[in-house]
Amino acid sequence: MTNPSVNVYLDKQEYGKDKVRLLKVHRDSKIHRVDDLTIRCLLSGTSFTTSYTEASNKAVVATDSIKNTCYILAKSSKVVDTLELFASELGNHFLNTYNWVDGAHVTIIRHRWARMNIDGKPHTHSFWRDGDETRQTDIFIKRGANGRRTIEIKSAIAGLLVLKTTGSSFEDFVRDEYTTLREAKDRILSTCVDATWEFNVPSVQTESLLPTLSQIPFNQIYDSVRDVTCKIFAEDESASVQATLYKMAAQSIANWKWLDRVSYALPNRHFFAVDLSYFRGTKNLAEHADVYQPLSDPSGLITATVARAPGTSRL
Ligand SMILES: O=c1[nH]c(=O)c2[nH]c(=O)[nH]c2[nH]1
Repeated sequence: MTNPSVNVYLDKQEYGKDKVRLLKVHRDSKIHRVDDLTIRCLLSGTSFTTSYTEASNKAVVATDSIKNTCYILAKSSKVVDTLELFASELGNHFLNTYNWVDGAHVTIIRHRWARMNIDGKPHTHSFWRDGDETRQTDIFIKRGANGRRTIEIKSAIAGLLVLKTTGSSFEDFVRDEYTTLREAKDRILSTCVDATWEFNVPSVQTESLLPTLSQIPFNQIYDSVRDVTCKIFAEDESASVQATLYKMAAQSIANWKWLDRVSYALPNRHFFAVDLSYFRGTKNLAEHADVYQPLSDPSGLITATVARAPGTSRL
């Protein structure tokens, strides 16, 4: 039971529909395309306070209606294939339609469907799931002063699993009585990349929000961050996950004036060479290693956000 003599207040709230599943098929040419999405759409605003504190549903747009809106806008939208634009269109719709909604928070996850190659040719309408990696976006749109809209947009790659068999070392770290790890001149490096990039978007008049956003090449930026991540992972002579992460993030900020902050979370999925010396003195350590044991737990976890220094140019 709550104690009515304790003074409390509603500090923050957001509500809406989560896990709205949707497949949009683009049949605008003979070569069909698909967007397989999971959407979360949450609304906020002071008008919703009484739904929590006084059991009044007068302001509540049913989460069922929020779900329906996702399907209706997916039908009419021309930008479902650009997650950031579709999420902004959805969020903006709730602010335009219900003048008591102060903020809309939309998260979209896109699941992979790669085109099949049949007899060496890309098939027009058949796809396969080429991994669990997803592309994601998270936008928060709110009313600003004087009919303006402010929007925060973050996009991400989640679950990109990568591995390299050389070009990674880890040496010269602290050695004390807690240390058992050997120095490694050459080791397996494997991680499951989570990368997030934050867009720098000016606050704009309500009617110019979507035109302003459509100037940002969101899909190209996604492709580019993914390419940079893979290229640096593959080509860097890695001294540590930390050093490689920093190069990846810095490169994407240098590549795109729209990006101010890039974050990575990189688990270090360990592969340890198996000591086979018990069997006829078999050599499988250090430079002799080619049989490894992947360790599912524990993993290292290296995280960082790299930001554009204030005042630096955006080429
Ligand atoms: O790249 C690495 N960074 C670390 O901080 C670390 N710690 C560890 O045990 N192995 C590694 N590898």
